[in-house]
Amino acid sequence: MTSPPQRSMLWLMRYILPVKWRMAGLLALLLLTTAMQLANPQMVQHFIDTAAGGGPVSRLLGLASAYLAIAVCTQLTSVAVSYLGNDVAWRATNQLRADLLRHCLGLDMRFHNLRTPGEMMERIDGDVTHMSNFFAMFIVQMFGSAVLLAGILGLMFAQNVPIAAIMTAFTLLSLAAMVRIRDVGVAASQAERQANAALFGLIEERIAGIEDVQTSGAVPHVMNRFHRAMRHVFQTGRRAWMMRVIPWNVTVVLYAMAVTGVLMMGIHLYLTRGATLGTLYLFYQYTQMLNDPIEQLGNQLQDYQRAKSGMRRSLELLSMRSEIEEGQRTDLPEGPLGVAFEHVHFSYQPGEPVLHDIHFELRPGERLGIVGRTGSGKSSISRLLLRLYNLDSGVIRLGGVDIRELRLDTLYERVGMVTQDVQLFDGTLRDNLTLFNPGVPEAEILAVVDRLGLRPLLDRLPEGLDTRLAAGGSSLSAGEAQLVALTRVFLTKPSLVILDEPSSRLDPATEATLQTAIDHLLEHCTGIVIAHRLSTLAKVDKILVLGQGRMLEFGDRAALADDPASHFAALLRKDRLEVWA
Ligand SMILES: Nc1ncnc2c1ncn2[C@@H]1O[C@H](COP(=O)(O)OP(=O)(O)OP(=O)(O)O)[C@@H](O)[C@H]1O
Repeated sequence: MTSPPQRSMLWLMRYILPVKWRMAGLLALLLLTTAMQLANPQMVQHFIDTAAGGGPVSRLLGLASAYLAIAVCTQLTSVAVSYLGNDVAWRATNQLRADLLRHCLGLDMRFHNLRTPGEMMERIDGDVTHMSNFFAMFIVQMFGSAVLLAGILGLMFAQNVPIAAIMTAFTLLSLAAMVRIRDVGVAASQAERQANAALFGLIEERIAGIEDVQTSGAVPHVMNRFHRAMRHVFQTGRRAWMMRVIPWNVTVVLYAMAVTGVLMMGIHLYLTRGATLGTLYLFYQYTQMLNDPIEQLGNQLQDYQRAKSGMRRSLELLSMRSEIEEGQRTDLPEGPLGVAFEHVHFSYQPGEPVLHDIHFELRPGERLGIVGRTGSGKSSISRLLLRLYNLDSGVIRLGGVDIRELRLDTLYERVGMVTQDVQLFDGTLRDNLTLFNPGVPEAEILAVVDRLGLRPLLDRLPEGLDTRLAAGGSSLSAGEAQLVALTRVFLTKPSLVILDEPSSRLDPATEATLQTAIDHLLEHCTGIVIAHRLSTLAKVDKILVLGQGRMLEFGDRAALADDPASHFAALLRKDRLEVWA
């Protein structure tokens, strides 16, 4: 089996390969910069020695001009390196962000129930941002720094072997120390990222529930939790930083020792006429320059640790598999679809069953009303039909096909659902009705809008279908949002529609409008209506009564209503608000 670090590097190549030519360009620019950096001290050396030896002014001017030209070009290529580096980083990491988001969107509800949106944001964006510099610069900088180091040492050997030997020993010692202790901060950085993710999760969750937080006076409690999370971020961040700077500190100490040695030897050589003033300057300058690539390597290693912790977390996320395994079939019958539950058992948590032996059948085009007390399992039935969770046992068939054998996009194309929590997106009314599908003709949208009673809303909006809805749809009433959701589902021409208590929060007048819309929507498809209010179920064909996850009753609505001994008849007799509130 491949060990985790190797796997990380192999996996990383997938994102680096598409930008390989840009990286090659980056490398070429970096080598050019390195060559110019190495050339400039030589200009100064010649300048000093020419000046000290009383050389001609014209030569001095030539050397000064060359120095200036090289310095300007070095700066320009450095800017180009920085630009290209960021470009490469963006391209590579955006692909990774997209992969992570796509992967998370495909994970099952059990995964999402355990994580806050804030935590997910941190994992999809925050962790990847920490990898971006690594992506752009690591390989290129490591190579560039190695070339610069080799160049400096080579030129020093050409000038003076003992001094070059000292600097080589120092360089090798620094590099060996760094390689030995490079991983010292990875675990601490990982803990830091996790603490950050938890903090974002907390902020997101509390802001999403701002109404409840304010009205229940929970602000002090929220602040208390926030401070505790912040303290954790601070503590883990401080520890991670301290661990990460260890390799860097080690090289700083070694460097100070090397500079002292070189200066002492250089002065001795100068005094014994073993070197000119220009050569002394050259030694000093190259010793100074040596620090840059070593520091660069140190920084890259620090970054490598941070990137590695981000990489591990991203890999861990990408290795999570959805419990929902997709089938291959796409061959559902045309038109309304029949639904069959065959001895279905289901639990969210192992050992805590929520649905027991659910067994019923709906013919194509029939409408089923599901009633039952709060928590009896009504919504769970709709979640199972849409494959948000796997069954413990039993089979659900749609149009005669086991839904586990279907491709998920086929299932979602043919089944539409409206719940009481309508999700509106940041966009125009048209975007929200068509779910950003520009291919839906305007005439078709307007026809459905008229049919489902959304016209008054449309007439009120200043730019009609192209009016931008406030984020989250806060500019719409609950009833209007429900109508938008119904219209959206209608436009997809579903073969089965599930309505999960769509009118439970509406006043009687709005409910009547919505009821008409629902009747239109269910004209051409099979329908499952989950309802607290029995009035919503006036036009259904079948009734399923649930109690604590068990089927108490299933049958024709009319027959059950006429049978005084049935649960449904008993419910009809009782005051609906008292019974179902
Ligand atoms: N994500 C979940 N994780 C664990 N248990 C859950 C989850 N969702 C629901 N439950 C539990 O499953 C049971 C059935 O829930 P379900 O939402 O299906 O009931 P319901 O009849 O639709 O309720 P309501 O009328 O309040 O919408 C309840 O006991 C509930 O606490």
